[in-house]
Amino acid sequence: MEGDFRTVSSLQPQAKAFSSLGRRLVLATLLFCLLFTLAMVTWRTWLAWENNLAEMNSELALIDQVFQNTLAHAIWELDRESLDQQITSVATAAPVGRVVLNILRPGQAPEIIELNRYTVAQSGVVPVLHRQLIAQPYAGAQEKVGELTIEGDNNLLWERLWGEARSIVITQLIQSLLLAGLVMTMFNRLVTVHVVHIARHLGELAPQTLKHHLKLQRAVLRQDELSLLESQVNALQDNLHAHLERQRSDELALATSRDQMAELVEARTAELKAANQSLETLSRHDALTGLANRRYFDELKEIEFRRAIRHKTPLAVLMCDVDFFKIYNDTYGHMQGDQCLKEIAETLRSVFGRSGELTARVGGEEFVVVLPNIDGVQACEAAQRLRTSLAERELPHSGSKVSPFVTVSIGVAELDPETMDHFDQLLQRADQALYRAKHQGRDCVAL
Ligand SMILES: Nc1nc2c(ncn2[C@@H]2O[C@H](COP(=O)(O)OP(=O)(O)OP(=O)(O)O)[C@@H](O)[C@H]2O)c(=O)[nH]1
Repeated sequence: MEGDFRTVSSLQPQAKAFSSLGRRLVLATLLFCLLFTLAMVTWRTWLAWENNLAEMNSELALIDQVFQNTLAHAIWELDRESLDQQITSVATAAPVGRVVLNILRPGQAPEIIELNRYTVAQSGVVPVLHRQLIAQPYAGAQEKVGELTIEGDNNLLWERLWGEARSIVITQLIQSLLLAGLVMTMFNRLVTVHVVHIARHLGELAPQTLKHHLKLQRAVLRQDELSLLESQVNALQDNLHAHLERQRSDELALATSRDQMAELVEARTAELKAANQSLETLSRHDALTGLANRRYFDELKEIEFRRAIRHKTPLAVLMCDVDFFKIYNDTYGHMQGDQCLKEIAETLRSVFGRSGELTARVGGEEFVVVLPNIDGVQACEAAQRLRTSLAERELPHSGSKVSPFVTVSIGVAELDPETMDHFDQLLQRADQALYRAKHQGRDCVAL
């Protein structure tokens, strides 16, 4: 769980090429500024054109105002020299491109004087001024003496327009570029730098660094989108950290309870094993004496019998019965009788403790001893050792008619492979021997 949980942490997008937001914003701003500049240039050029036309009109009107009367006077007075001088002055005036003077004389064909600034005829939309020349030979009299047409200078009009258009284009372009630069700088300082910082911070996040909060390097007087993003990223980190802590403590608790559970299971298994063992012991052993019980004895006797037959080894059985035990019980009580049986069992265990020798309690006060690899004679000797050993214990038996102490009668039988094919036959033989021992006076061994 402590591992790095970063999956896509690179600042570079995985599939698409990286393209800065600032650059895209600048390109969009530039495009917009260019279109805006184009529109502005068109509009302002149109205004300049209109102004130039109006200005040229005014200039032509002024020239006309200056020369109108003097020209009319010179025509009336037939002052050719003055007329030529004046018409030349009009034609060479800055805004004038062409001058046409139509001199009207009664009874004569009109005389036309035309002066062009350029050899090639101008065509365009220059302003044209038509005036009638009126002479006043005396007060109150008016005579029309000619017509004056003044055309503006087309080239001058365009030159003025180009000059202004150039300055408009340059100022608009500079304005657009400055605006784009300003937008880019502002966007870069206010947004891009912090977005990159946030991306780096997120990319370096790991479970152990969740407590390190995102801190944008900027001075803000009021909240904005970046402040919101910063606080939300930090809140997300806090939540994630709390969640991981909870998960870690849950895992610890789980591991602890798993260990406890394992210990409990282990303890229960050991208890069960012990219970099974004691159950097995109980089911196989006599509760009073601890010797093998009848059931266990029945399981083992055939095994020993088959082994002796297979290996052709001797096998002997002792059948032991406590003498006058009814009287013992009657004399000392049943509890003491039990105690006596325990003592006899202890004696059996001490005498027949070698491996392979089996002692069992098969009846109330009846015991059987199975002795492998021993023939009848050796078994009788072993039976005598048992009697001696019991006698040495000197368990009082006042009711016995053969001894002041507890005694046993023992019947001995040995395996005869020729005539026996079941252990019970051997046991029956030992039982018969016991019967004989009882009849021989008890406290003895009979084969
Ligand atoms: N205290 C006690 N007595 C038992 C137990 N099992 C059997 N007995 C008693 O053992 C006695 C056996 O008596 P009998 O079979 O008549 O034989 P006996 O009195 O020993 O006489 P002989 O065998 O002929 O010497 C009975 O009185 C049973 O009650 C036991 O587990 N505890």
